[in-house]
Amino acid sequence: MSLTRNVNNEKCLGELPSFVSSILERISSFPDIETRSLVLDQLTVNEYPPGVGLSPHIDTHSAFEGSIFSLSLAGPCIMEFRRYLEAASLPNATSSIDMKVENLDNCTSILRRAIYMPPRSMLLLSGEGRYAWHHYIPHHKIDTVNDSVIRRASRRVSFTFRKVRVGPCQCEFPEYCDSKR
Ligand SMILES: O=C(O)CCC(=O)C(=O)O
Ligand SMILES: [Fe+2]
Repeated sequence: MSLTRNVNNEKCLGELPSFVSSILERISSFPDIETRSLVLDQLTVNEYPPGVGLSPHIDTHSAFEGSIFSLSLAGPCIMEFRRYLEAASLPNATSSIDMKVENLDNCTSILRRAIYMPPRSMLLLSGEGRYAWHHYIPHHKIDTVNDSVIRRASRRVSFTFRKVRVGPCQCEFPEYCDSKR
């Protein structure tokens, strides 16, 4: 299967199915103002058998607008995050956060984070996390967290809700933005 990570606006399948209405209602009650005004109209359902992950990506800026919500169902998952930084921008970007920095080469460094997402949890990607960090799920059957080994469940299913973008992206991260290229 080839993944384009894009949307064809001419092939809209209609409204989201009614069985996700209660999830959308919960999302609209989140305390964030942007979330309350965002009309989510796109749903991707992914199924992950054990050992199957998701390759690193930033959800396409030009295709989707604002925050992204991903509901974990069935098994849990550890999602990993990376931000690639030009060496010149490093001191500023790391000043307020305690993070391990790896040098990829003389010009680029990588910041990493990982989060554990239990079943029935909702991941909210917004701002810098949505527009500037790659996210991925390693292709492993076993995860290691603080030196503990956690075996993946037999299956994870995620429901990812997004808003299809109309007009170009206006984010503050031009280096990661396909609307600005
Ligand atoms: O499975 C997930 O929770 C995330 C899926 C995802 O990042 C995507 O479809 O872009
Ligand atoms: Fe994604």
